[in-house]
Amino acid sequence: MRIAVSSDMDEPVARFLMAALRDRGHEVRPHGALRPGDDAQWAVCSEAAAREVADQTADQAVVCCWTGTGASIAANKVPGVRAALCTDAYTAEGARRWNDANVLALSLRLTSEPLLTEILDAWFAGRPSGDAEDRQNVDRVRLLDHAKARR
Ligand SMILES: O=C(CO)[C@H](O)[C@H](O)COP(=O)(O)O
Repeated sequence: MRIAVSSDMDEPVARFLMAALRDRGHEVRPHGALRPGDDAQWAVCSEAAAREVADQTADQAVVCCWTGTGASIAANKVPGVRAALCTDAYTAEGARRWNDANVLALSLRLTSEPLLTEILDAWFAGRPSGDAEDRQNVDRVRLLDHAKARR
């Protein structure tokens, strides 16, 4: 898969993330502090990575900041993006299964390399549920992308 990766800080765990994705055979598209000369403000680089998903130049994105909150907030402002802040493997698998999340948001502060490996295993193992109620919920979230235009 093509995976956009952003971080506002050039932290070892962000570098580990990119290496782990490449080891899994993914094409990594770096943003922010992970790309020389790029704007590394969390609001800017998280949006840029999320926009790659919306524009289909990437299949998924992983957005990182110290807490993970700013990155997830910014990514979720991009229509078509469902970013999930995941601090454990169960949440990551559930975000794919129940939320059809297409952007993984991570806290650089909380995510150790072993934990990140578990989170990535779960994220990539997760598949959107075929359950009707789950689909309705995701469809309802998709409608929110256009809510302002309808008001
Ligand atoms: O977690 C974050 C946003 O949610 C940022 O990574 C954090 O605010 C960065 O702080 P600074 O720019 O002072 O290094």
